[in-house]
Amino acid sequence: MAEFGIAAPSVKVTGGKLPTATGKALSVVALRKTYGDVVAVDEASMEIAAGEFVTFLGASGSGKTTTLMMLAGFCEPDSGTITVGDRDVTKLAPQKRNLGFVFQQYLLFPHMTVSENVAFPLTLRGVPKDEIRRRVGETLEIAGLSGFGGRRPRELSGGQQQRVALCRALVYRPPVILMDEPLGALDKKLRDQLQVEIKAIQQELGLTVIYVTHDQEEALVMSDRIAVMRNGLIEQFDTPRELFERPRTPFVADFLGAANFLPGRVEQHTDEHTLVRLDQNGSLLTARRHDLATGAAVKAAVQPGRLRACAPGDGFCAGTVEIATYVGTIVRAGVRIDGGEAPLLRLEIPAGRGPVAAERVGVTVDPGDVNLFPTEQGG
Ligand SMILES: Nc1ncnc2c1ncn2[C@@H]1O[C@H](COP(=O)(O)OP(=O)(O)OP(=O)(O)O)[C@@H](O)[C@H]1O
Repeated sequence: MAEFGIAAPSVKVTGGKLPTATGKALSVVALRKTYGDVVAVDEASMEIAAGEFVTFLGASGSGKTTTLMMLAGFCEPDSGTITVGDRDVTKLAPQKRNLGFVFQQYLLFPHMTVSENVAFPLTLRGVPKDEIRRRVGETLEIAGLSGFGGRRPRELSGGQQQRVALCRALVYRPPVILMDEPLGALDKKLRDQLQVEIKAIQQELGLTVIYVTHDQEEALVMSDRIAVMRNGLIEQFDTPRELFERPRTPFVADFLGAANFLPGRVEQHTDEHTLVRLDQNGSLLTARRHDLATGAAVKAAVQPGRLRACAPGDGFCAGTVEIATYVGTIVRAGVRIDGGEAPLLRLEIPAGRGPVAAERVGVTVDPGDVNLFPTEQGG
């Protein structure tokens, strides 16, 4: 952090927890928005608890921003309701919803100092001057910006400006803070650093945050729960672990973990497992037990990090390593499986244990890491 000339945020709060740090913070029922023929958001429903960090994750055009803008009040839904705490805010103007916002563009007032920018929401609300000074000082300290209060935004780096924008949203302790790709304009190193800082501040203050990003890693690092969006629909709303380990659709498996998909048919069930005969080479893959009919056509999804290389003959299949690329802590390997023309099987193996190009390997996986989807389930 020294390179940005500021101290690490101390994340100490003297102002106490937020007023609604327990119970339900926000709920949405059947929220829908269309633009002509385009269904931007399709019957989105969710309940968010106070103190939760929830992320809307999806590709460009999936409806993340439209959903957030409806929550904020900048975009009117066609139908559905939005409740903040116990208050129906669906028809209220943005300023009446009492929500905090942080956008990708920092939207700071250039002619005001950092302190004046942060003070602005309190000034608007007629908070007494002494109280403003105290709360601005405290908030700047939380964000590691003490000593920067007298500067103008143009005298700050991008990361510092985004911290000021965060302070301005934090300072009046709104029950929910909405963030739309707040780190999108920053370089990767700074983004990684601010992800951790924002998460630390959110946890320390018990903030409820709704965050939009298209970056899977960012969503996994920061969120208590993630709503994976696709074509205006919430495909799955779950914890990062559930999304990763128990994706409900092939799309979620692919979007979060870049899964390998192996087509086959359900051969038989045991008490704990489902055995799949792979189309590729007739080998048997053991998955955790799934409720699927014997003979059903399926796709087995396995994340590259859950596959392991073993001696040829020991795994569920064998093949030849075609590519092995060292990327820091892991080796990414592409294995050409024997028999048939299937795409390369992608493995991610801790560096040091990784196979080398042209090596013959077996491939193995724990049954618990194999998810099966009926073939007709798109993705
Ligand atoms: N003002 C608008 N007029 C017409 N169509 C719109 C408008 N705003 C959004 N859309 C359409 O609604 C859909 C959802 O857009 P939205 O901006 O919510 O997606 P997003 O997931 O936030 O994408 P991005 O990551 O690119 O911001 C898209 O098909 C988009 O083209």
